[in-house]
Amino acid sequence: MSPPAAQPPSTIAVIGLGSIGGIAAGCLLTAGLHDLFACVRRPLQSLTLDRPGSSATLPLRALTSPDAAQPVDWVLVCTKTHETEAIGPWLQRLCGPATRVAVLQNGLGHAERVAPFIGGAAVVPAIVYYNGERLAPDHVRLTPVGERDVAVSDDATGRAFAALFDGTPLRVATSAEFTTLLWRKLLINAAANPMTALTRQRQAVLRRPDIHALCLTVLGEAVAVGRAEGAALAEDEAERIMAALLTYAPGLGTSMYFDTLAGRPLEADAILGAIVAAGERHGIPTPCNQTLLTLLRAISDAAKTAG
Ligand SMILES: NC(=O)C1=CN([C@@H]2O[C@H](COP(=O)(O)OP(=O)(O)OC[C@H]3O[C@@H](n4cnc5c(N)ncnc54)[C@H](OP(=O)(O)O)[C@@H]3O)[C@@H](O)[C@H]2O)C=CC1
Ligand SMILES: CC(C)(CO)C(=O)C(=O)O
Repeated sequence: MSPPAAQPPSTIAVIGLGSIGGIAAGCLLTAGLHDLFACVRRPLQSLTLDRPGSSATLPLRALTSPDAAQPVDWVLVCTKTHETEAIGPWLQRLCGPATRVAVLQNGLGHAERVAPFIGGAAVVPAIVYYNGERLAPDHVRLTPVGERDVAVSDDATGRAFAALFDGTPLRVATSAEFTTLLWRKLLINAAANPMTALTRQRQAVLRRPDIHALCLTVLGEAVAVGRAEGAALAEDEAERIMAALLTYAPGLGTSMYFDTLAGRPLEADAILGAIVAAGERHGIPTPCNQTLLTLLRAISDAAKTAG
């Protein structure tokens, strides 16, 4: 971990204190270098962050109404993609001309999703690699996966976002190959998320030969689409993605698995829908991705109706 950089404290608002937002907030609070609050639907006084080898309960400032919010230096958007519109009132209150908005979500089009709500604020799309599990509304568990926890573009706002996490347990890397990384992460999600959600099993299910073979078919289609979108994906990218997934502990869940168990809407369109839509733009068939999308949409729509 690098030593804290000499930087003035920033004001940071975290919207969406679930698995990913809870961990980002918990890591920033652990370092204690910035002035952070969470934007939540139910009041919370503290946040417990478990990470390998430690657990800490940290005092937390939380606002429950956008009316109480003022413009801040940084907003971290950590809701599900389909919840972005619902947090519009928070974004409108928190964003001023100097605010920067980091979007920590899966899928593509991070900047386009928040654009209607943030005026002229700059956006930092962020790829999240760490695995998060919410154990209770005020308790999250971080499991690091791979050599970095978050990746952002190697530009001025990307570097400023990375600097916010200097001195925290989260490893934020900048990359000049952001489109390729974005697609590689989408590929990870296209395999892991539907399989765990549809089978209602944690990532151990990816070790079954039949599921592994199905993942390779889904990924083969998606790799062709990603290349057409400008990602520099290898000939054996599908196999590489599966090899990477098999390094994850079998007991880890996925965000879509937890949403399925909880009867919540799913990020089906953000993940498989993004691949199918890009395939249509390029005239590349994606029948397996389309099949998974149809099944997941049916589950997701039923959850919306029930909720
Ligand atoms: N979990 C993981 O391991 C990973 C997830 N991701 C991605 O990160 C993003 C976030 O996922 P994750 O953290 O798992 O999701 P969670 O469902 O755990 O958390 C979402 C949070 O958003 C909050 N929220 C939703 N709507 C509102 C609202 N209107 N106002 C205030 N808060 C709101 C929810 O609050 P409430 O508690 O009130 O429902 C919840 O705390 C997703 O795009 C996911 O795909 C990426 C990498 C790994
Ligand atoms: C990488 C993975 C599958 C879990 O960390 C994820 O991004 C998710 O759960 O959405």
